[in-house]
Amino acid sequence: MEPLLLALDQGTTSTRAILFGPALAPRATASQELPQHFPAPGWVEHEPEDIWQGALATLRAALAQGGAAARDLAGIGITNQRETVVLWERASGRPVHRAIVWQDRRTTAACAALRESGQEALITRRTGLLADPYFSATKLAWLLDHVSGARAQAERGELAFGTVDSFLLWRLTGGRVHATDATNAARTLLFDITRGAWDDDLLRLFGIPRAILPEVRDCAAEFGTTTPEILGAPVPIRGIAGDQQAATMGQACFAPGMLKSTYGTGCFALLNTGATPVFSRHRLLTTIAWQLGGARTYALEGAIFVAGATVQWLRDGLGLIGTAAETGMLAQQADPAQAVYLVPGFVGLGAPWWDAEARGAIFGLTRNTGRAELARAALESVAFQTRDLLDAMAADIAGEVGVAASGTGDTMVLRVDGGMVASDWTMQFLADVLGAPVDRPTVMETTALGAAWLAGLQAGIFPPPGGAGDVPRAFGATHWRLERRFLPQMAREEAARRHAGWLDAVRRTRSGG
Ligand SMILES: Nc1ncnc2c1ncn2[C@@H]1O[C@H](COP(=O)(O)OP(=O)(O)O)[C@@H](O)[C@H]1O
Ligand SMILES: O=P(O)(O)OC[C@H](O)CO
Repeated sequence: MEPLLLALDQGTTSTRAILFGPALAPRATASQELPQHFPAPGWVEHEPEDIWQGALATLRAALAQGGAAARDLAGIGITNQRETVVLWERASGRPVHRAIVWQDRRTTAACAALRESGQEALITRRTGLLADPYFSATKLAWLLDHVSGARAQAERGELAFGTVDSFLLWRLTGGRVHATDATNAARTLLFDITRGAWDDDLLRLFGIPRAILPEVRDCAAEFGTTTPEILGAPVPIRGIAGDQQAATMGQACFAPGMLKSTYGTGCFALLNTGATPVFSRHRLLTTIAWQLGGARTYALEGAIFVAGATVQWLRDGLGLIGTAAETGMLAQQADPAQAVYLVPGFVGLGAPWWDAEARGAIFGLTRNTGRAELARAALESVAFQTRDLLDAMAADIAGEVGVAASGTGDTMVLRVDGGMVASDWTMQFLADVLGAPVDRPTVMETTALGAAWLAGLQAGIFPPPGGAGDVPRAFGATHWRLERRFLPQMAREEAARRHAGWLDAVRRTRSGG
């Protein structure tokens, strides 16, 4: 029997484990909600013990549901919410504080101070990122400064820092392995993405002792084995990647110019830019897409903090809808004569605006505006935000050798996944606003698929990539299947007019506007 692969996807709102059979066919899925903690406005925390218990429970449940045992597994792949910070005691394995989540804005002032003192240029040059509270370093510095005794303990080498993957790896291996992969390291603000190493200048800038950092490995590597009591026998952990990077692999975006966008709570679009990093001139992020055999592939990333969360707000905050799926039906019924724009700046605006102080706004209300127009505006906001990201990407790659617009001919094709792409109406409007095809695949668990693929690659189940051109043949051609392509139907002038209305709404929403 061909060995099985187990993927652990530790996300912001849930933890999922998926067992994959031969040819990466999903065989069993287990999932558990992750409780959220909001101790102050703008603060978001997770209990590390909840993360750990959720991982244990779902790994065990997926294996049992699939009628499999530890000995049937060729490996485990871990993929995770990125940037979230855990700090724990090496001796006891006990976290010294709750995890500070990527959405947490408590370090907004510290980031503003970095920008004002002219430090952002160094940060961007080394890490491809910006001085924004989204990333790990200022959160880690906050923990070292606010948890009693933590800084002294850290300097004595008694504490370990990790993104969620590192923390899970530490627990799964019984405290034997303190490591991460290059994609997670690339989100900390402490990692030089060109050299592929922790950066001493940045460690000094943020006041982070080197002794607490994990070792950085390839995405497909030997990360150690699980302790026997976890699944009944030791299982090798053979893949790690941040969730958006894993989705980029799961969407088989292996050639430069290929692009995917994931629509869950937020939205993350990644464009493969090949072996050389492209540093954005339009406030996008430059990040490591994957590191295999010591060679790095880079991506341009647009991160939007709120996408499907707007739909949740219509349901849970306003009570305008009973289920997320109702929004599509309402959008269809909405009055075409009303131009209502909803700018979902609930936690500020992400790429390409990076305005932490902005707050949400709705424009164009009349006495005829009802829930249908609001539902349509919520769905449209996701497409307009994507258009802003893709416009910035197109401008960044114009003239870059080897990063032509992807897919077929000169047209940019967007591969989509995440809970929100179930909405046909939204996907059609997305194609209309982008003026580009939108491809929805058959397997929607692209994040877990990417993690399983990494573990299978390391286990030797899949042929190793012998060069950039071999990877798509080894995976994309065999494991990615189109479920439906949405083609643009709206006249280009109409799409341009609506997008201009959106940009005006964003301008009026921004804190300096
Ligand atoms: N049919 C639908 N139409 C519009 N939005 C939807 C639909 N189904 C799910 N969603 C939205 O998708 C999101 C869930 O996607 P998911 O990928 O599970 O998110 P996450 O992994 O970030 O928790 C929710 O915000 C929900 O409102
Ligand atoms: O957990 P998700 O799917 O919402 O993804 C979170 C991202 O990794 C944050 O950068």
